Amino acid sequence: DDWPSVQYQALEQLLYEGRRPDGSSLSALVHPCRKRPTTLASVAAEWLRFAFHDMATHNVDDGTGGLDGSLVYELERPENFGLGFNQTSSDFELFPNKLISRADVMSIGAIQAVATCGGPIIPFRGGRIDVWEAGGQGSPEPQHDIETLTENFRKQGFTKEEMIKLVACGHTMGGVRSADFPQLVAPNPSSSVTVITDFDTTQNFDNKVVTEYLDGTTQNVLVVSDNKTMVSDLRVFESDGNATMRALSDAETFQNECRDILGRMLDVVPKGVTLTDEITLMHEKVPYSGLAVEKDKLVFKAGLRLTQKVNTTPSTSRVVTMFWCDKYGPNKDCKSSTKSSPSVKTLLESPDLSPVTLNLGYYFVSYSFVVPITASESISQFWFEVDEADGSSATAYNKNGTNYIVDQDQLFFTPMLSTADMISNASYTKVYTNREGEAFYRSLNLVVAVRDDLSPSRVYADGHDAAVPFFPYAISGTVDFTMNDSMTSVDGYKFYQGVFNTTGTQVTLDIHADASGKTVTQEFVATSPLDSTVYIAPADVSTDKKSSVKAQSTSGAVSMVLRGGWTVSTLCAVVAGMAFSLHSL
Ligand code: HEM
Repeated sequence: DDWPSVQYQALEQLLYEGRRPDGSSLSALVHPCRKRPTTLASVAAEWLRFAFHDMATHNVDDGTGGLDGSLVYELERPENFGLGFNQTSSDFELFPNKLISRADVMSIGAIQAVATCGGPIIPFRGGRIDVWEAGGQGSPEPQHDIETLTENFRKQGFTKEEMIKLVACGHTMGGVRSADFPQLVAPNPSSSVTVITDFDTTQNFDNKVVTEYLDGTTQNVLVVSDNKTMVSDLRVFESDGNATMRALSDAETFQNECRDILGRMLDVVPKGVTLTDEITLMHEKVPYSGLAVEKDKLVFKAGLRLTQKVNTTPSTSRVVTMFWCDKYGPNKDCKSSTKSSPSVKTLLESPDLSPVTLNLGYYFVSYSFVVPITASESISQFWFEVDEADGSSATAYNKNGTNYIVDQDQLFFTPMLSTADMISNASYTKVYTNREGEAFYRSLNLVVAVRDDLSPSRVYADGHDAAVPFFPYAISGTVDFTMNDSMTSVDGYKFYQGVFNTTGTQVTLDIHADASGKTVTQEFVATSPLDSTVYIAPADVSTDKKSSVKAQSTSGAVSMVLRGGWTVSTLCAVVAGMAFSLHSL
């Protein structure tokens, strides 16, 4: 199957949509090249520096360290001192999940930071693996002499020339703070707000740090400070007689060299970690699909996300239709007719979209489908067609000609019947967290639907939550579900209930049912927003509209695991201008 894996698609969403499945936006924290309202520090600079310091513990000699998330346990060290690190750590803590490590979040954060301030698009590969403890020492400090600095970067895997590039590409954003380095930047005696002296005259990711250094106008205190012990940038920049700096004084060369060297920096991982292929923008994506029970009706919900060139809009006469086939009965696999429905909602993107996508020249247009389904016919496969209604022929979006196959209809999560309770942690002991004084935990009352003919011996879910404040550790556990007879079954589906507790904010579930020696699974289901999911009534179904695409024979077909993540309400919220971040909750 050449279609991207579930992990690829999850990483693709955080990188290109800049948000979690529930809509909480990472990009919105940094884009457009934001300053923190409190400290006036550049968020982008903090994020880029964070990734560098996490990477800097790499040791090429024994393959240990690298981008592995260890930095969050190293913030007490002098080399990682400062408010910027703590704020960045809390920016990132809500975004990791089972398939996206903290180290992947840091990399994506660094890439978005560079992109939103006018820098290059750094290629991203995922699959970094987190450690859950501090690693070795690593990050360079301004009082180090050039031999120490050169050896430090050699250990990270970089030559002297690469060290110069890395420092120049890093020190084009942000600056030095009086609170962190009073010996370099004098505090303001009449204010408690930290003074920040920027490395160059712009907040942007540009080569001013280089050109101002070369023409002698630089304000970079790591070059011009009277405290000659602390001028590490000067020592680094002139260590090859300024040859590398002169090469970087060409604006385009600077952007290209920074893309390459920062890309290499982000891919420094401990020995034994294999990164994924490069995560590229998907121009056709089904962000969610699956059966659901809503208002006592069995429905099938799916989304279609398409890209649209910036400064253009889709034609107002465009009609997007989902086609599908029955799984059972006389019309199985569209033997005699195909069912179809136009989208029930069209959603244009908010401006908080990932700067990476915007820099590529795209934004997204998403279409939602909710259609009634009967258990006796069910659904075996679906695909989409976009008709611009301008006389041209319709375009099919059918997963490279294979159609989207619904691999099972036996078991699915029912978000709208599930609830989340916030429970005060006063009496709650540290089962799920080691953080003192944790104020609340979330108790998720989860409901799944099981088809009658399955008769499972066990229904259970593996829950996972890595989005835990302060990163004590990820929460994982297995919940057994029991049948709830008091919930009336819907069209031959019975409901099972189970409870998962977490102090985190982003539980995902792999739901399983064991029956006759087999296990049926619904993989990587998001558990937000549950009962606050916006209800959208199912659309009318036609059986006469012709599709230009043929149904596939589904026997033996490669299947797509039903995926959760009911993002419909989220997308509505974004469209209504209510893009939210969980930080404000
Ligand atoms: C010789 C090696 C390096 C030394 C000694 C060094 C030192 C420093 C110091 C002292 C600061 C000021 C921090 C503060 O005031 O809190 C700083 C800021 C920064 N560094 Fe480096 N750095 C080095 C290499 C790098 C590299 C390789 C990168 C990234 C590729 C990088 C990215 C940054 C960024 C973005 C900031 C600004 C942070 C902000 O404004 O919040 N640095 N660095």
